[in-house]
Amino acid sequence: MESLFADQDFLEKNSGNNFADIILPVPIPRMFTYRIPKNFQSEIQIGQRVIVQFGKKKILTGIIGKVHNKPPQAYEAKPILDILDVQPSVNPLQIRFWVWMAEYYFCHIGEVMFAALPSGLRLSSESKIQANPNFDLESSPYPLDTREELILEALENQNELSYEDCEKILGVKTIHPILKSLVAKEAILIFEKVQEKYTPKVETRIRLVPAIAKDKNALQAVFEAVQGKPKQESILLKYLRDIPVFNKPHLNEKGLDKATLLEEGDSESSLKTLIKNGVFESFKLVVNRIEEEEPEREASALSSTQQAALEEIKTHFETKQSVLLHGVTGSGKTEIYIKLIQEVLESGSQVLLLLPEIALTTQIVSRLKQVFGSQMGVYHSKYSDNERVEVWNGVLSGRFTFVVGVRSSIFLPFDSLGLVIIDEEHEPSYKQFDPAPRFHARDAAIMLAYFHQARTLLGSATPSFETYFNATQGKYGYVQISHRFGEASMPEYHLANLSADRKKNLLKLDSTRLLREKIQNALENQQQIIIFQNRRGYSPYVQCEDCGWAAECVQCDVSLTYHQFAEELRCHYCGYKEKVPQTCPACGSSQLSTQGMGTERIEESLSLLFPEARMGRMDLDTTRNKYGYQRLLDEFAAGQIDILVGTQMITKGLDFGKVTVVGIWDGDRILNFPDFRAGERAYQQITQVAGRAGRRDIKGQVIIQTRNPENDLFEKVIRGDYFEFFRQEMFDRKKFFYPPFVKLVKITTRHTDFKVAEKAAHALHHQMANLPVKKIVLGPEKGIIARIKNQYQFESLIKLDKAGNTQSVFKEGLSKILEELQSVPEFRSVRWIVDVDPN
Ligand SMILES: Nc1ncnc2c1ncn2[C@@H]1O[C@H](COP(=O)(O)OP(=O)(O)OP(=O)(O)O)[C@@H](O)[C@H]1O
Ligand SMILES: [Zn+2]
Repeated sequence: MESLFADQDFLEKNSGNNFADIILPVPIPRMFTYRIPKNFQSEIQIGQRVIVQFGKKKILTGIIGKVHNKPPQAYEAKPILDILDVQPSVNPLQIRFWVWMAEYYFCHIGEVMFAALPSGLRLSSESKIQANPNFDLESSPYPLDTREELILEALENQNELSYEDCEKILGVKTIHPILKSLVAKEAILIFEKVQEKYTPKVETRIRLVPAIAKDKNALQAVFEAVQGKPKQESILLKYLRDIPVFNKPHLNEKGLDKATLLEEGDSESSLKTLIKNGVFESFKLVVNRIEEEEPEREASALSSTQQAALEEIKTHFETKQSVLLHGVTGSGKTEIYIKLIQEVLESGSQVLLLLPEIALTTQIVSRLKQVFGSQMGVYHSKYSDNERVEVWNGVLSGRFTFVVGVRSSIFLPFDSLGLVIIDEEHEPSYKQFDPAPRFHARDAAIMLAYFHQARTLLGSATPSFETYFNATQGKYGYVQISHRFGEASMPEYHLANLSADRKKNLLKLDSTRLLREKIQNALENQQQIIIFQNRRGYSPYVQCEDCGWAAECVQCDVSLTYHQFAEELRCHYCGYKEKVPQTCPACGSSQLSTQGMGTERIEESLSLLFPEARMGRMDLDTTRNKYGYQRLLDEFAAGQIDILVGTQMITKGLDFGKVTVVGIWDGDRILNFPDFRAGERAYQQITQVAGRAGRRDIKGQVIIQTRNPENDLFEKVIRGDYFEFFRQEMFDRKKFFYPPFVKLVKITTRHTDFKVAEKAAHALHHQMANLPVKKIVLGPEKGIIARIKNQYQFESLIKLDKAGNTQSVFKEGLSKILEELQSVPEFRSVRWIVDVDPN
């Protein structure tokens, strides 16, 4: 990173510079250097989109990343062909952030660009052919053949032709040789037609003709003219009711759309007459897709505890860039955010609030919207591309000074961030898993804030151990809130022993007596219940009771998941699906049964046990469409659902006053996370889901069903002893070299041929051994899932010393190694996937 700041000319103006490094949408590791033709030198700016030639014939649109006067060593720089933007599309801080991300997460800068630009802003391009205006057939030293002449003739009638057009004109299959010859003879030009994909939303509106709207007498005359024509009069009156043209003349500029103007009984033909008579006019208006909303309420007054926390945070900010706010579930962190955000916005800076997944946090979004109204933009994955472009443009224009968004919102064109808040900072979903850039949005956001000289607030009831470690080291400020807001107290935990109940025949459809009693009790008191099932590695599957056959994916080495609703078996890795077989394909037996305990099965069991209860289920299947979450959450909030069964989704940030019982269906599954973070994740998951219970005056009850009630992890969670747990875990992680004591890099080697994959993985290890850095290399091992989408995979885990320049030396060495390996013929189609700071 130091290298970035040493690079003084990075942000500098560029007079006299005649080379530009350009970020191209192709898989090359670096920016590519081009020559800036003299006539462009005064206009060129970092962040502009330009057109360049890449390789022999590709014409591409790229973004200027850097301007300088060092010619490239390894190749002759081609000239920039054209500049597309007068104003840059992205700002220098963004470019700096992209460069950092590509370096740190070991990916191509083009991949970062691709992730950063909403697809509505990406450029589509298509080659077009034009006659060269300087070409004169008479004086040309090169005669044209008949086919070439035909093309030129066609170009006399049409300004431009596509490749396809030319092929049709001549009736040939490939036009390239002919066009190449025409280009050589300087008869035609080939250029790239670039079009913006974003389409503004245009509405037809109706307004009073301005001359009438401004003049009382004129309006009076109109009323006289429509006397005795009640239909026209009614439309006119309705318009003036919504748009009082003399009190608020500016409203007339935007007018009304027809649907608003014409109510039941109004006739369209009357409106047409009014338009024909020059009273109204119809016009086109570019409108916002995202609606304008005024703030509805003031921020809540903070409790004294919250106020004290706020003051502490601000004091830390005087000396530290980042602060961890460690507040138990329901302590009112959101209200503290609101106050901080208001202060920063008042000072004229921008604010970004990151959430793990917006769809799951609609509650928080609407709480914030009430306070901030239209200056707040929302950015998330369920938005359409056009909506996302609108948020992007809104940040550029200053319409949105505050954005709430998911991880990709770190790429928005902020130019003066003052504060970045990362809520639920411990959430694993902040890490982008696939495709590259495989970034962690929390860590990247901290870097982004650093580039802006902004502050970062990390909030969580269960901080990640990395973050808390940074706080203990004094790198981050630390602020704690250890009790809930208002009258609410922390929930009470109970361990329900599955094995004991089974022995005593008390188990009914996999539920313990204790859980059933608590549910029954809550139902009788009109309270609500949340049942949590960790799906991970425990999805329902179909198995033959006679021979043990289980349905597996044809492309991956995993068993298929049974989806009862669709009567289908699906692969959760590649999407493959098939119908449930009637008989076992291996032995022919008809004794096929579903194993495992997915959310669907639990919902079914509970509705058998509590037939009077109204059930709801929240998981990937029930929330696929845009409003799935919203509908379920609204129903739950309105008390139309008594028992809500769900996966991880229901643990995130929900705040429902009537939930008093939380059941953890299979506590043991939570313990089986397959890596060094198992304990930390289990602690977080249990504490978070338990945190949904008893958030108002009635104390919450949390029931964990388990076969191992004596497991000491449960005891730690129940005692809420985060610090002791942290201390023990750190002891182990230090001893066995795990983060935060080392940096992890995971490299996956993939190929369709098992032998090739294995050989390539070993070759990689062999090469890495020679790198002169302090490291431990584990593997290569067959992946946890040995084959995905027909690709065999081997995994290597590298633990790097955190000190000094180990990481940058390693990454540099690694890119050379991978380049060399890729040039070995038998490894040509091997894929190497590098994941820095894997989850
Ligand atoms: N100052 C306040 N005035 C009024 N209500 C408040 C105040 N602070 C918090 N609350 C209420 O207390 C409840 C819990 O607050 P909030 O959801 O912000 O907690 P949290 O710390 O974000 O919890 P979690 O970590 O579980 O998401 C909410 O219903 C919120 O409206
Ligand atoms: Zn599959």
